Amino acid sequence: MNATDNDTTMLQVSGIEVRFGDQRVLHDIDLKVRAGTTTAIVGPSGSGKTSLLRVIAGFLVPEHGEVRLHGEDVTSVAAHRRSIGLVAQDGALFPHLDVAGNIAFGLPRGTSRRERHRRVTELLELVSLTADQASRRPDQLSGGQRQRVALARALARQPEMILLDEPFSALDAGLRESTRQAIRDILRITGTTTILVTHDQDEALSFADQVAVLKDGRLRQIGAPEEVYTRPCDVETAQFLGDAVLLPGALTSQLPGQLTGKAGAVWDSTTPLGSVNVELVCPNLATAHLTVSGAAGQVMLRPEQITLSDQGVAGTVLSSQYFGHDTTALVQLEGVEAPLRLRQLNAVPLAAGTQVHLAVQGSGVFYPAFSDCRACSARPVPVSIETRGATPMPSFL
Ligand SMILES: Nc1ncnc2c1ncn2[C@@H]1O[C@H](COP(=O)(O)OP(=O)(O)OP(=O)(O)O)[C@@H](O)[C@H]1O
Repeated sequence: MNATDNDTTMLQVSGIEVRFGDQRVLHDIDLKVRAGTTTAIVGPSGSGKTSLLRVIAGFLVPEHGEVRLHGEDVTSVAAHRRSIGLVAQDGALFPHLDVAGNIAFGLPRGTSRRERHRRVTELLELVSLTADQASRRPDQLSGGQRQRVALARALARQPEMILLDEPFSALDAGLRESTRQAIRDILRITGTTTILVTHDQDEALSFADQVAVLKDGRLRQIGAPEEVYTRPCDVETAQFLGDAVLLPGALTSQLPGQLTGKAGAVWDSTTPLGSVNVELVCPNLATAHLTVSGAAGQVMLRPEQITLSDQGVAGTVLSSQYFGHDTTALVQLEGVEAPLRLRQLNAVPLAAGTQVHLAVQGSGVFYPAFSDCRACSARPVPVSIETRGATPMPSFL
């Protein structure tokens, strides 16, 4: 950690490995969380999210690796000695205590009666609960209200960091969104450093400043929400974070000034929808294989990048689904095996059989068919690269 990191990094976990018996549930986990920010750890069920949260909270000591808070090694420090609050999936409120009692429970021992009253009133206000609600028991509240009480209780100790373990998953869709927004606002107002664990991609993208994608016990990608959504590091991550349109492609030319196939390089790629600007995103790509014009692979676009255009490529609508705010359609292009999905805002559904013309807006991401990515690809699949007679360009590894 350098001096600049020390100024802003609140949490740093490095090289974390966790095993349960023979099962390795986390490995090579490196994550930095800056003070005052919100990080979402998102991944499918069983990917190790809760285990990682437990390591950070101090309920689980990893086999390898270390956890640092403000630069201090706390790997073996007990949970109650770390200034970290935890909000569980169901809130874990005490059923026999009323709301005020639950919140007061979070206050340090020895807090005077007057101070308790002041803090509880302050916290009730912070989480927008009324004095009337303060005297109710948890079973007399809605799910969203219960989660706000749980947050107030966790904030009572004024922890440096709050960990949220799937706190919205028991709520129905509408309540889930409003509670999420309310809790996000509270955490912003209080400047609390937060880590949210969720399996819900939309939740992760809308809640956090930084999203960490966990798969099979490994962090595949860490970045800003728009970064991981628009430039996911591999196909699996792209599909996990939202609908992905995958088209066969081949690199044709690099744009001026682009010398290598390293991450961030922009190329043109052929696709069934015409030429598309694509980016090579994986920071771990061994570039030697990509500095060959004609390299084959897949171009990833998001459905909202596919638009109807008179000048576009012809296709036939197979089906359409109406969601109110947007409409999706599956369109079959001639010569392309899998139908592709497009998403239109505020549009009426397209009838099956309708002929449409499609074009691409913006740039895509290129995943080479040859992948020897050590960090991201669980199973590297070497395939031959079609070079189309191009001369390999020098690699600048
Ligand atoms: N105490 C334990 N003993 C043995 N195995 C465990 C234990 N806790 C978790 N596991 C296993 O570790 C793996 C990761 O579990 P974890 O709960 O961390 O995943 P998760 O991503 O939070 O899953 P979910 O979203 O379903 O809660 C799973 O295969 C789980 O069965």
